[in-house]
Amino acid sequence: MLKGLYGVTDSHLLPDDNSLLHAAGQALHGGMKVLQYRDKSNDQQKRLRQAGALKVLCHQHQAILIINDDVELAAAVEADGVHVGQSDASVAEARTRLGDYAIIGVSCGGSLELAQQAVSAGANYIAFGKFFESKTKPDAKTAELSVLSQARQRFDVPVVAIGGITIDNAFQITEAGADMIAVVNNLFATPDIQLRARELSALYQ
Ligand SMILES: Cc1ncc(COP(=O)(O)OP(=O)(O)O)c(N)n1
Ligand SMILES: Cc1ncsc1CCOP(=O)(O)O
Repeated sequence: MLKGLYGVTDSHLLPDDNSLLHAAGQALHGGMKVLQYRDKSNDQQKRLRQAGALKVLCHQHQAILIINDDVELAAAVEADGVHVGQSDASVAEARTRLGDYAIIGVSCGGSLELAQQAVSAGANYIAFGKFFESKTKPDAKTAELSVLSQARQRFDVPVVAIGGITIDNAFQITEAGADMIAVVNNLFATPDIQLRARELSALYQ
């Protein structure tokens, strides 16, 4: 089962190509296994260019590139997969567009019922959170830590945790059973991204 650090980029933190590619490269050198391109802007040309460049970089490091929300962008750059929220494309739609081998992840908040629906629909991983206060998505609902151990026992796909995870609280998440920790701010807003990626990845060694 895939385990380790799942980095999520944020277009506000890493607005231009140079900062994005430099940060992603540092995190990959530090052992990040999965990178999610999360860009909330409407500039399609920029999104296509950045996602394409990230795919090349991730594959140079044997890492996986996931595109947030946008199935068409994932198809266009031949990313490894897509992450969908409850108001995005369904797992079935993403599967039809991206094919059998695509990695499809689904946000389940704090709900095992949503996780069951996602797994039954063919999701390849399920994501829960937020667990702590998050500067990136302050309005996300808070999930109970216990959902991680319950999901770990019940489902065969990787359980990903997201939301306010830092080097100081990540052990609570890994102890609760998450296979991957998804981090934006505490990874990409740190002065030494490579070191932080190594520290967070070490929780799985
Ligand atoms: C790994 C992971 N988990 C959850 C989310 C949140 O996705 P979503 O619900 O689609 O919200 P936005 O990211 O689009 O704001 C995620 N992106 N990644
Ligand atoms: C996208 C998302 N979904 C739930 S919390 C969150 C943001 C995670 O960012 P951070 O690691 O900075 O709290």
